Amino acid sequence: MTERSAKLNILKFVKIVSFSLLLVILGFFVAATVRTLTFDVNAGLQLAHWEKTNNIASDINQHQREELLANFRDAIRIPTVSTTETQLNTTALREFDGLLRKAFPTVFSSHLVQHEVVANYSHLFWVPGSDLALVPYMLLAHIDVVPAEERDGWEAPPFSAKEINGFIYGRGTIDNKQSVMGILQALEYLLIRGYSPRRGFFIGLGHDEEVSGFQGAMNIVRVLKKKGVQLAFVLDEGLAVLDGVISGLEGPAALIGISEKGLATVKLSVSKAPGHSSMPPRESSIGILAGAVKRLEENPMPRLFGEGPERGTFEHLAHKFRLPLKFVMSNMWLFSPLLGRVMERRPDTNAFVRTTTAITMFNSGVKVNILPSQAEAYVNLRIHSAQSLQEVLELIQSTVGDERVKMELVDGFDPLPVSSYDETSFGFQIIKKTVLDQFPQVTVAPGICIGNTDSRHYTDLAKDIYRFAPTWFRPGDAQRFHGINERISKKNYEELVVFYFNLIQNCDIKDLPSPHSAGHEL
Ligand SMILES: CCCCCCCC/C=C\CCCCCCCC(=O)N[C@@H](Cc1ccc(O)cc1)C(=O)O
Ligand SMILES: [Zn+2]
Ligand SMILES: [Zn+2]
Repeated sequence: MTERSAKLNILKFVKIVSFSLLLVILGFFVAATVRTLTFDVNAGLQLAHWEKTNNIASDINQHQREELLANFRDAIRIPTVSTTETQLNTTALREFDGLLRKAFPTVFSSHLVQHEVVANYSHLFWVPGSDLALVPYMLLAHIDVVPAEERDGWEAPPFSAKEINGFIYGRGTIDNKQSVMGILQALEYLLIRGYSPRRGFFIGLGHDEEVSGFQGAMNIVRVLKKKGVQLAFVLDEGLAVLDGVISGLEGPAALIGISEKGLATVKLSVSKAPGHSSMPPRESSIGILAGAVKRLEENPMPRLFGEGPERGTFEHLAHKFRLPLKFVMSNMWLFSPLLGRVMERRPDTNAFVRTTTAITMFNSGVKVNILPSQAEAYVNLRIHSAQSLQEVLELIQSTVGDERVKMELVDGFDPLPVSSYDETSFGFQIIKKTVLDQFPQVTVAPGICIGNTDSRHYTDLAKDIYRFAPTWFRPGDAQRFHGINERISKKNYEELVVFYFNLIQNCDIKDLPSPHSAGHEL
């Protein structure tokens, strides 16, 4: 270590110690004057007795291990790519239909399962329960994937399902064919072992989620509405088990999405008379638009960290941080502005701090010597729970601040309602129990899904919508999502099958334990 770097390290250490001291002193000062400080908001978890059920054990033998993996790899090899609402690979979607029927013969032949194809390529399954008094639930996943090109830097061709060091590589391995195949594989094994549910359930597999779900999910919802269906809860893709992803957190965290951010896709355009490039005006359509886009990037939306349900995430996880972070997380009412400033430094954590602004498309010009008549840019914003679509549109307009820039809302909606996650919340507690039974080392917490899912179309059918699958994300894995080298370990895929196998059976529980009874931790 050089003298200079040693000095820097000492300086860093002194800074951290004085910063921690400052936090504690500040905390006590505010506590004395305003309200009570807590050392650990999550310390008083209730213990409870779960209803005894005779769940079928989820043992997987070697033959099944090979079979489930082969089915999954076949699914990855079919390029069910959605590019735009009108550009879907319908040949691949049809082939995928054939694969499902071949891979899950019991699901498609059992008298216990009703199946229908919706909007040509989506699938709706209904498994009635024996107890009609129990409100059914629904599992969702999507068949389509975003485009992928090997030349972008993939270690294996994106539709090869190649195995490298125990991982299956391919587009769709974590978004979201692991759930499509995991759910149906679990149902196949349950049916083979003679299971018939007490609580009925639906499975919805959309074919156009990656381009908004206007055909698949929306038509499945229409079918269900016509039947007058109401759902106890919906479980869709979304958050995951984060292992080593949240700095300072001891052990992995399973974040169950209780809401998702809103969305605004805005088209900005500038029109100018075309002409010869030898006589350019002082400002071109491209220059005016570039200025507007630059202002949007330089003026991010306000920091709102702690003003939405993300506050609950950190309060739930607080007891898994060491001091002084444990103290900070337990007193979010005081420290969230400070935490927001730290979190905004990384793109993945900034997503929880504010409405994010991404310029995703920029088009103009047709020839080197023609002044472009039109320049257009698309801005894709993900709206924080504490803001509305209308507020965001007004902020964009004032930041752009140029009447020559036309603004058009292409697609948009408010942040989704927050689903319940307290001790009386059936869906949340059943998902949590299933996760903890399988992964006892994990801390379960509510989270905000920063992307959008098909489940947003289901708000009229269910008050409680959750976004989660036990896909394990380690540092760097979030970048594989819609990125290169998307992959899942063979072990993790098997765990997903087991998770759905147990979840379906756990949903047969009639009532949650009363919060004050002793026994299993809720
Ligand atoms: C506490 C900080 C830890 C940070 C760790 C971050 C982990 C992130 C993990 C997962 C990423 C979340 C992805 C959610 C699923 C999103 C699925 C998706 O891509 N949906 C599309 C849907 C869509 C919406 C609008 C359109 O016009 C087309 C498609 C999306 O873009 O959101
Ligand atoms: Zn997805
Ligand atoms: Zn996706």
